[in-house]
Amino acid sequence: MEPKAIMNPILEGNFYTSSKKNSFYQVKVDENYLGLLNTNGSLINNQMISIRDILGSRCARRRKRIGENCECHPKGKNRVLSFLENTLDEQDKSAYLHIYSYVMKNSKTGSPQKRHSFKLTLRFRLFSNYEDNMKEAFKWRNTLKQLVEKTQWRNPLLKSVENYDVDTDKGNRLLIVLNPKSGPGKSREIFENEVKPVLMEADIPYDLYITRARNDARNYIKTSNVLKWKRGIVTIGGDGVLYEVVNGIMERTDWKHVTKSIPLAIIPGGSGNGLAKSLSFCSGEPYDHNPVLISTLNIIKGFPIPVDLVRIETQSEVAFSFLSFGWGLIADIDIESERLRIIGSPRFMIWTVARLIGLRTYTGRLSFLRVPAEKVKEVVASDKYVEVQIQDSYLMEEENDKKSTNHVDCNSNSSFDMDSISLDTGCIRGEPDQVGRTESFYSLSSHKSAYHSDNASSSYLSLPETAKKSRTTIYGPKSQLPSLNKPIPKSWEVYQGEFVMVHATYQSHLSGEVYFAPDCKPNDGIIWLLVAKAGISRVNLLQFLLGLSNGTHLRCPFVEMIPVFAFRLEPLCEGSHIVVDGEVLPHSSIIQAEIFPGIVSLLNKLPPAENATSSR
Ligand SMILES: Nc1ncnc2c1ncn2[C@@H]1O[C@H](COP(=O)(O)OP(=O)(O)OP(=O)(O)O)[C@@H](O)[C@H]1O
Repeated sequence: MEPKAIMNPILEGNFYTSSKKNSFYQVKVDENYLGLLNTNGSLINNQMISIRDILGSRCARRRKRIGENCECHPKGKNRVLSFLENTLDEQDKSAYLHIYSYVMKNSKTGSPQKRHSFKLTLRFRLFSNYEDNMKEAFKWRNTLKQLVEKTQWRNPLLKSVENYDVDTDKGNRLLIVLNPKSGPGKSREIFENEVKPVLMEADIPYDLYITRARNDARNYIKTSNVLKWKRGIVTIGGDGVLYEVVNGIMERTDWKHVTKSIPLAIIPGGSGNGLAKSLSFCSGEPYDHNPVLISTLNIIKGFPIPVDLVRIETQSEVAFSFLSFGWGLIADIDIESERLRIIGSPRFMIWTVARLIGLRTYTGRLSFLRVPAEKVKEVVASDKYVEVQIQDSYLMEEENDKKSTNHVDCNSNSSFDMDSISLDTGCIRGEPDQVGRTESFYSLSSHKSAYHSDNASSSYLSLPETAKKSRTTIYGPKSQLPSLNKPIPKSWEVYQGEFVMVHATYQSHLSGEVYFAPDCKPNDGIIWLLVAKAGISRVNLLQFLLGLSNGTHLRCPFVEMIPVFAFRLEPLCEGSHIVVDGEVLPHSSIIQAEIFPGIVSLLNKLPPAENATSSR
């Protein structure tokens, strides 16, 4: 509830606005709100902006406009609205303070709320000289900055950075990993036009890494000193580029320290964007209207929340997944519709129709450990959405982890029940993509380097040697399951026969449009396993799939949603793709998956109820 007035203001004053001539506002600021009181005859409009919705502010002096006091452009003629670069208006002694916020508004009566940019410009002209007006503007800016910072997350590990410099925020930077080939190939434009301006308003320093090939992000994360990006690692692209970042972390001996100290985040630029949608959905943010803005605000205004990872093991790979595992219909649609990548998300709908016409079934055996019904009820009912506490103690654990980690060569006959597994990946990993998107983004627009940095305070990094790698060692949490060559426990249930699909997810949405597991939360510790058996009619299947996209979730014969802790899939035929977070895994005749709750943290806005109590 917004307060009607600000009783104990920290700042207050009367201001002229630059947007309306001859009108002034009374502006008051307290710990929680900036209040704008517009005196307009007898009508008083109160407008409150939550400090949580303010990104930042900037002081400026007015610049001359072309056409003003300029002989070649007499007043009233040929007036142009742009400012003359670097030409300050010496006659105007005022100082200006621009305040950037993103406020929730109803566009039309009854329509859902949306976030809108609201820029307020205050003009300080109490004093006759510019310097004193600017001093006053700076006083406001600094106070606002402190208030805004109090509402934002700051990595507690920053205090352990040697010679930490508060002013330059050394160490408190973001790493942005951008895949220029994601979805319809618009990630770079998304960054330039939609993300960068918002980061600049919030004054957030960042380094930008643009990927050059498949697995480039993975190698970069594996080999870089990622601990210097204490604010977080953000991907711009589809779920596949974050998948590379997560698995790059799991290839590090200090994976535990990194996952506990550096939050991750995602800005949608791909075709599916299931994780970005799921995160904003669980915090109640109006994502669909402007997915990129909402996800960028999640990074600036968000707190690290724990997110589950699923450890997937095949005969040749171990991978960590945050979104989904698929075999059968949906996996096939995902991969086979690649050829329509250029059209964005409609590619899935078009391919769904094609695949329904030529419906295939696959033989296999599915075994799973079901989550007891009471446990599911308890998890669904609980509001399990807590902020991750990043602890200094993890700094100590790093060394111990290094000492205790086992390395296992998959060519040896050892059991896989270990903390890490070593796999020979042949020539695929670490080499440029062999299929499809091999031509470099830079061949179109730049011949320089994969690094790019724009913010004044952001660094320019030189091009590294591409990490050469012939072996992949995967660390991460230790498997609790029997090894692939051992039988599953008797308590597991088994389905054997013909399947249309087996599709597992651990987030609510598979994509922006597909609301797959309504009861799923990012950290519920449950794999939601959708099993569609052969026998289902095309009409029923179509109705079921349409239900997923409009959130109606029809009950359908031959289709079951089973909450499980772990499962084993044995495809007894070839043909279907095995897809993890949108990435294809090589065929394997046995695949095992198990969930690890809250293993990584992702920056996300807290839902409104928590917002009220978590100010710091
Ligand atoms: N510069 C690049 N050139 C070619 N492929 C790349 C490049 N950078 C990353 N990739 C690969 O592109 C693949 C797809 O990336 P991503 O998931 O970001 O997009 P998407 O598939 O369109 O999105 P979504 O997963 O949401 O459907 C990943 O496998 C990644 O390894």
